[in-house]
Amino acid sequence: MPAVVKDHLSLVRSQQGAASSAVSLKSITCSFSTPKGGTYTAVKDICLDVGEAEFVSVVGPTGCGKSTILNSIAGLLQPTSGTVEVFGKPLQGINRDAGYMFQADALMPWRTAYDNVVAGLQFRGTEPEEMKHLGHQWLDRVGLGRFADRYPHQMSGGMRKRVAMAQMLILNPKIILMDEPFSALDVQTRQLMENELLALWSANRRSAVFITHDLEEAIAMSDRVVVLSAGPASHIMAEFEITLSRPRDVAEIRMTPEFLDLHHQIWATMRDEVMKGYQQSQQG
Ligand SMILES: Nc1ncnc2c1ncn2[C@@H]1O[C@H](COP(=O)(O)OP(=O)(O)OP(=O)(O)O)[C@@H](O)[C@H]1O
Repeated sequence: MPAVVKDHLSLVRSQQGAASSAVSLKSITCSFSTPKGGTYTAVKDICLDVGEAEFVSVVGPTGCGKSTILNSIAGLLQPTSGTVEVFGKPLQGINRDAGYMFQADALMPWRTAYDNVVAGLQFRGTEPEEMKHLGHQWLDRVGLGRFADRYPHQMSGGMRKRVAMAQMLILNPKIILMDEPFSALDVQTRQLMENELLALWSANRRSAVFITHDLEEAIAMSDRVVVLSAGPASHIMAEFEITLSRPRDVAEIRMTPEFLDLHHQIWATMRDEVMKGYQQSQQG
């Protein structure tokens, strides 16, 4: 029976010690100015530790602040209060230990698959021979060895995601941040991509924070699922340890009784908040 709840997890993590955290959110609150001159608090007092090599998904109702949390970890957004620590040090500016993958394609349309994959290495000034070697190695790893010369508009949505994945992983980031990276894909392609991401992640386990509104995807991918409440002032309602064995096939694992049991438990926690978030989004 999968174990739930934050108290248990907090205990486990405090026993592990702070040194094992790749990311540590220490009571962060993020507020924004509203057009009418007021303030909107998106998330409030969020405390979250992501361990080294741990895959954590954050789920919650629409507009609850999932991207806000990810942007804080990325260093793209400075919390109004609280601290983001990366490997035990307060984050200042952009998180250089992290690689990102977002919902929207971030590929450069004027660059081929190969040139997109090596873009980060180029900016870093990597030696041309090494860059060529790594670029082709990563294209092969994501199954695009034969498509190095294709431009983004000549590729399918799944192929573009593979390029984006290689573009992120070629830089060997210690932390992987993903904001609904596969949500624009059809169901079959999405499951293929989820399996590919898990295979790549398993080969070289990094800390991963994965934002999704899809609970099934969160459970299938993660070691832990964090559930946010509806906003404003969204907070962590519960955390669930996902004890499903790895390696996982995301399509097959959904059929197992353990998965269904977890889904049932987490959805029971989320359901009312999702309805709240939906009603708020309807009110504008
Ligand atoms: N820069 C900003 N200025 C003002 N309000 C913002 C800003 N960024 C986010 N918000 C507000 O903060 C809240 C949380 O937004 P966020 O994008 O983090 O939610 P989310 O859970 O990722 O949403 P979704 O599920 O729809 O992707 C929303 O109400 C949003 O309108």
